[in-house]
Amino acid sequence: MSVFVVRTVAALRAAVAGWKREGLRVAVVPTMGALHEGHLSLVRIALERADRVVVTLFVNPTQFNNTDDLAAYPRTEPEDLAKLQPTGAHLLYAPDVAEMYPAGFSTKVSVGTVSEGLCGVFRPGHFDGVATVVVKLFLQVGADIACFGEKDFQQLNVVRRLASDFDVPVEIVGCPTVREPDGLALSSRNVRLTQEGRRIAPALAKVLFETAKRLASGAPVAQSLDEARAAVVAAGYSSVEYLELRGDDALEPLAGLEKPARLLAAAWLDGIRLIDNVRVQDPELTL
Ligand SMILES: Nc1ncnc2c1ncn2[C@@H]1O[C@H](COP(=O)(O)OP(=O)(O)OP(=O)(O)O)[C@@H](O)[C@H]1O
Ligand SMILES: CC(C)(CO)[C@@H](O)C(=O)[O-]
Ligand code: BAL
Repeated sequence: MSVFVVRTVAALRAAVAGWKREGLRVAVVPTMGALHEGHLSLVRIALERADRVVVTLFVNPTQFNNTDDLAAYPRTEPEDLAKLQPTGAHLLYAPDVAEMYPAGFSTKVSVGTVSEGLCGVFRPGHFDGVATVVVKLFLQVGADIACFGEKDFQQLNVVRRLASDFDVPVEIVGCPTVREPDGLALSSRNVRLTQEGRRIAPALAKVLFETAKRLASGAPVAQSLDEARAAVVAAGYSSVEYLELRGDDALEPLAGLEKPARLLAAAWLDGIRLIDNVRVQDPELTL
């Protein structure tokens, strides 16, 4: 069966209503396109947990705090559709900007606390844009479950918070980060790296995993984080926006390993902002 493409809320709702009448369980996988194996892994997890899978493709302008980043964001719908065909996904919902934000649109959803700090500091307004579009997608699709990647760990936490706060009847499923063999987390922005940048890029994951192991074996936190930031720059990144230790549940700042923790970082390479994170107590990767 081929993936059916819809571009309007009305067509989307008609398709989902038909499935619901048959008692089928529906999953949604929100994306901004330029699909890679990370996205496809979310689709596979969705297919394991639901009877019908809707993939959404919308490059959401309201979450880009940087107009150059929005302009440079890859748009590859025909290739995305070709990649989705063999997965068994059922529907691609690809609205245009006017369908999502018609004239007069003026509501904004803002999730407190968990949106603050980390990416929230460096991408002002970003999580308001994400929360607003994700609420819209939840209400438009009406899915039973929604899959989000741990690669965007703060976003996953923002989405969990808003689904809970707004009593959205959707189960949020966090899915593991898919990596290149050298450890680099797959990201749509990786295609913009130069050859030299691509060689340097895995250093971020490598430093995070090494630091996680050192912390887990008792190394001092503040010093280890300072050394980690320096190591990312020494590897060739132009700067580190943040590299922090946070609680694994609520992303609260942690001074030590008194509870499950996560290391999260954002750093710049080739004018591209890359993010990554690892669990501290049981980092799953050996590089
Ligand atoms: N490497 C990955 N492993 C698992 N999930 C991922 C990965 N990369 C992205 N995702 C998830 O796919 C969904 C859509 O993300 P998005 O379309 O922004 O892709 P992206 O690769 O994160 O792009 P970018 O980071 O350049 O914005 C999000 O839930 C995101 O967490
Ligand atoms: C969740 C999302 C699709 C909202 O635009 C986006 O932030 C993304 O691709 O991670
Ligand atoms: N991957 C999260 C979407 C963004 O970077 O804007």
